[in-house]
Amino acid sequence: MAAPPAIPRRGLFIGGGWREPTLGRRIPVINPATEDTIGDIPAATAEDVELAVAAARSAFLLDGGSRWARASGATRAKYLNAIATKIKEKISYLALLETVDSGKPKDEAVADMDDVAACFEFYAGLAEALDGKQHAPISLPMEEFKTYVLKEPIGVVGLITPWNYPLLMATWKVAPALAAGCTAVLKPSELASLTCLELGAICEEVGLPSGVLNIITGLGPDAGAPIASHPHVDKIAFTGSTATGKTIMTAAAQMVKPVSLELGGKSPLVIFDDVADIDKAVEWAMFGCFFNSGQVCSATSRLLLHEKIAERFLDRLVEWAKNIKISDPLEEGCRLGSVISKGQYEKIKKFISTARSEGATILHGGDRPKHLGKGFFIEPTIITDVSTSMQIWREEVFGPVICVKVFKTESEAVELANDTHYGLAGGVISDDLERCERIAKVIHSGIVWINCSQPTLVQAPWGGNKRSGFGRELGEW
Ligand SMILES: NC(=O)c1ccc[n+]([C@@H]2O[C@H](COP(=O)([O-])OP(=O)(O)OC[C@H]3O[C@@H](n4cnc5c(N)ncnc54)[C@H](O)[C@@H]3O)[C@@H](O)[C@H]2O)c1
Ligand SMILES: C[N+](C)(C)CC=O
Repeated sequence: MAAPPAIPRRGLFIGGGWREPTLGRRIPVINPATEDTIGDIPAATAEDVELAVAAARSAFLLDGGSRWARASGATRAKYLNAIATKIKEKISYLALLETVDSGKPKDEAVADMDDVAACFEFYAGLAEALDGKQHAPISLPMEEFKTYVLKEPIGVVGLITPWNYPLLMATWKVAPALAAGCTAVLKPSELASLTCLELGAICEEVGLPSGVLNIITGLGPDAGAPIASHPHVDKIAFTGSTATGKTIMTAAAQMVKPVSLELGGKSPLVIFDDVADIDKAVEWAMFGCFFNSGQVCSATSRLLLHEKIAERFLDRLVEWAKNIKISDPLEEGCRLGSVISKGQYEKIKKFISTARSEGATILHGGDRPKHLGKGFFIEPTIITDVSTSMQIWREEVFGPVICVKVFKTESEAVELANDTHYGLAGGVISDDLERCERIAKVIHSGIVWINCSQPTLVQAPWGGNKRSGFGRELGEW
């Protein structure tokens, strides 16, 4: 088993340096796999948000913006590439920090850190490319006028992020914002902020101009809400729950402040009877809902099985679920770690007991694994005999819980897939590629996977429809 990392004691990263929160408060950091308190993080309040926004504003305006906002894209790219290089140098340490902070398996944390570095590199490339795209002429039907497009950074952006992929979700916002010439205040989740604070240390090491990125940790209402309502924050990019998204949108609306919202989901995965390789399909279904303990916005947590393969598929799924290695996430070969917190553990258990009391069958799992007496662990859970009015079908669990329904026809499958207020993602698995394309067009979601579930590429747009939010991240978007 890997040794747990040393937890640094950090302050808030404001104006290029570290400072204690004005009110001196701190929040304990609990390793969810052991329930031990392993450190603490600063608890910022509105006073600290003022300082962070002021630092970001002055970095944006400094020397008429020539230091950052109006510097060449190539200048900004140099810093983004330098950050990527440092992430790669520290990958093992950062992955261990992410593991003990979030409970995710160490191998998954390493993969996340690879994605973090790749994301900074990708946006370095886009920043450089931006130089060549500026002043793009617009063709006009007359000679006497000329017109062109100049892409400009919006200003100071507030970036509020969740705990499920702590540094990766922050990077999805920080890297493009900085590439575009914005300055930023990042507020990660109070449940997992350690790696985001290390990003502050990396910015210091690469000499990122002071105030370009400020990182403040703390509780949502104390440190997040003042960012959303701040008159000198020009845009909010938020990833988190639909409930918090609504609060943020309401606050931002008072100043007609633009927001982009990446919210929850209840995504379907439709599997047809023509799949020759059932095991491969089972593997995608497992990965689609159980990786990161199901704490994935796009988890394909509603599994739709064609009636002809349902029984065989479920037998295989249960067999696979029984063989998942559930352990301390620092252990070699761990495939399912703990969930993030006691609160999340209890919430998931409540979802399972409500499903049971509403008449669903817990085909597998539903409990704490017997060999783990401590830590917030939940078995991979498969629920059948589900009706469309049940809570387990309608609401996001954000845990290792998949619910299953059987369909007879393609149109029934589509109807069930779209039977949700959410619209983040969906998937279809079939050997008939024409059918896959047809279904991908009619599933009402921002992302549809064909013959897989969850691969996410930095080059492609990401984001949802309906109550999963609006706006797109990644790629040029
Ligand atoms: N669509 C996506 O790409 C995506 C990606 C990851 C997670 N998510 C969603 O995130 C949710 C899980 O994350 P979570 O539990 O951290 O969500 P959350 O809404 O509880 O918290 C998200 C962030 O908002 C902050 N916050 C809370 N209350 C606030 C307030 N009143 N004002 C301002 N900020 C506030 C939190 O401190 C945290 O930093 C799930 O619903 C999941 O689907 C979506
Ligand atoms: C796309 N992904 C899985 C990295 C983040 C969503 O929670």
